[in-house]
Amino acid sequence: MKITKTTIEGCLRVENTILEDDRGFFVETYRQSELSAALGRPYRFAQGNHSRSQPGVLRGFHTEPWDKLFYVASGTALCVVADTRPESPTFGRHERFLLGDEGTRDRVFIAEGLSNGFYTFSEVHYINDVSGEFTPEGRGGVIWNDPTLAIDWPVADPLLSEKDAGLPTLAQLHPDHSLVTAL
Ligand SMILES: Cc1cn([C@H]2C[C@H](O)[C@@H](COP(=O)(O)OP(=O)(O)O[C@H]3O[C@@H](C)C(=O)[C@@H](O)[C@H]3O)O2)c(=O)[nH]c1=O
Repeated sequence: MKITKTTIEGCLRVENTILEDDRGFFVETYRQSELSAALGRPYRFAQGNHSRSQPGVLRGFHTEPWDKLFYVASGTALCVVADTRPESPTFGRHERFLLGDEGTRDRVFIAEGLSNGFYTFSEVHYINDVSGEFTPEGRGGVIWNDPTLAIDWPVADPLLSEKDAGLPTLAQLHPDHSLVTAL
């Protein structure tokens, strides 16, 4: 297991060794002790989540008050992490991860306050362990095609939830930030 930093503080890639044999494969997707060591703090999960999406779905961007460790167990998804923390030196930056059957079996860790979303190229089973139990309060997000983030998504017309279609832009959330006023 190799845990590497990305260009966004608080976003880590967890690379895992795939052990294949005639039956298929086996992979450890994380070890809590190794994640804690990489983070420099004890880490515990509070809730496990699993969603299934049909092809062409986009879920996100979601900004939530808990850390997340996500994984694509089946199918292929383009997962994007965006730094939407206004006080962050990398505010506005994003990282892309192609996860699943046509991508990697990596997991991605994101700290509370970062935003993430994913687009599905096929039916996708998405597994996400989080550090806090769900409450709707404190959940937020940013519109998937935000002009400041300028993500190069594979399509212009993904299937969105009503909630995600109504998310605000970064400029609406942080109108005085120098990055959004520069646009
Ligand atoms: C996230 C969550 C949702 N729900 C409920 C709320 C709603 O009725 C239903 C579907 O919720 P959503 O539409 O927000 O689900 P979804 O769009 O799949 O939200 C997820 O998106 C991806 C990108 C993530 O990384 C996750 O952390 C989570 O934010 O499930 C829970 O009961 N517990 C939970 O932990």
